[in-house]
Amino acid sequence: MEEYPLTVPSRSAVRVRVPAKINLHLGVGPLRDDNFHDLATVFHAVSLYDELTLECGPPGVRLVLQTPDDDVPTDERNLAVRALTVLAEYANIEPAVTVRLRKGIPVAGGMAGGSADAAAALIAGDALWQLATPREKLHELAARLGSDVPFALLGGDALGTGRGERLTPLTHPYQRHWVFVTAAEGLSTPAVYAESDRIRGPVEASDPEPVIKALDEPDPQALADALCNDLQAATLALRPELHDVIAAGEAAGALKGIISGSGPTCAFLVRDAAHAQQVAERLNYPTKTAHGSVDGAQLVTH
Ligand SMILES: C[C@@](CO)(OP(=O)(O)O)[C@H](O)COP(=O)(O)OP(=O)(O)OC[C@H]1O[C@@H](n2ccc(N)nc2=O)[C@H](O)[C@@H]1O
Ligand SMILES: Nc1ncnc2c1ncn2[C@@H]1O[C@H](COP(=O)(O)OP(=O)(O)O)[C@@H](O)[C@H]1O
Repeated sequence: MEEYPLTVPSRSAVRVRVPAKINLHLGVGPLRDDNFHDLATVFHAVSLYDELTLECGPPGVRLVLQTPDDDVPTDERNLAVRALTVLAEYANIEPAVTVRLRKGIPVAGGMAGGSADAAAALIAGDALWQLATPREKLHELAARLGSDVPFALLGGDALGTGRGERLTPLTHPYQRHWVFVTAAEGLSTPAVYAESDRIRGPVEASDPEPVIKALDEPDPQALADALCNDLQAATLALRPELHDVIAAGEAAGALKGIISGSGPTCAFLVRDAAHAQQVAERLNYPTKTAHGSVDGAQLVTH
């Protein structure tokens, strides 16, 4: 009788694509004892992507950044490296892997690019090492890596509570279209939360219900009217020039402009893809266009 190996050999390479997020609603409650804030947020995954390729390599986790950027660490501070280390520990294996990372998500822009890469690394590592980790376990590891990481696994639209890691999917049939104005220099998320505490004091999170209702409306104007970000005042206090960016986007015809998460990216809701093109062309700022919602971190098979 033929003998089969007890362990399944790992795949030689895998590729994962992962989207950015914005917060259609970002309700921020008071500071908790663990130094996080309770949130009531509506996440929305948009079609700006990072791509991460994993290949078997020398012992350890090595990261090669294919889109050079001084603000993205390539050592163990990189969330993709951290995620693979955490996954390997859970699976009780010694990692030997090279990660190639191509960034399409603005860095430190309030679009959760680092979190996206952590989620992508969990999916990619799970596939490379053929672990078949249960979805709930991946979610738990994701939440350990950062508050926004579970949503990058899930994608779509979701209500986020707790510190953002407790997710309830929201389903609806409509695609939304966006123009983003990106900034050359990012903002620190903890600095924005701290500024928000200073400005707002210990207040309750604003109610996400109007955005949840508006998601079921076909007219994007209903969603535009409901968009809300409790961190926006803090971001604008730290970057007053973003007032002009939001005004310029709305003057260019966008239905509504809002700071994306902690910023400094500004997100403009528009009617459709053609309108996105028109608004982007009228703006004298660097822009990207995208639609949402889209799936979370996915293996790319071709
Ligand atoms: C603000 C949001 C909105 O979705 O994202 P960004 O816009 O920065 O991408 C998130 O809350 C960012 O989530 P994430 O970037 O994953 O945060 P973590 O790594 O978990 O925490 C970084 C720091 O942010 C602050 N933090 C984060 C989440 C939360 N609910 N309360 C907080 O106060 C804390 O100061 C924490 O030390
Ligand atoms: N894979 C990664 N991509 C981008 N930034 C990363 C990554 N890993 C760690 N970082 C660090 O996280 C910081 C926040 O980046 P990012 O997640 O893009 O922004 P935000 O928290 O605003 O959504 C960066 O300034 C960088 O120092």
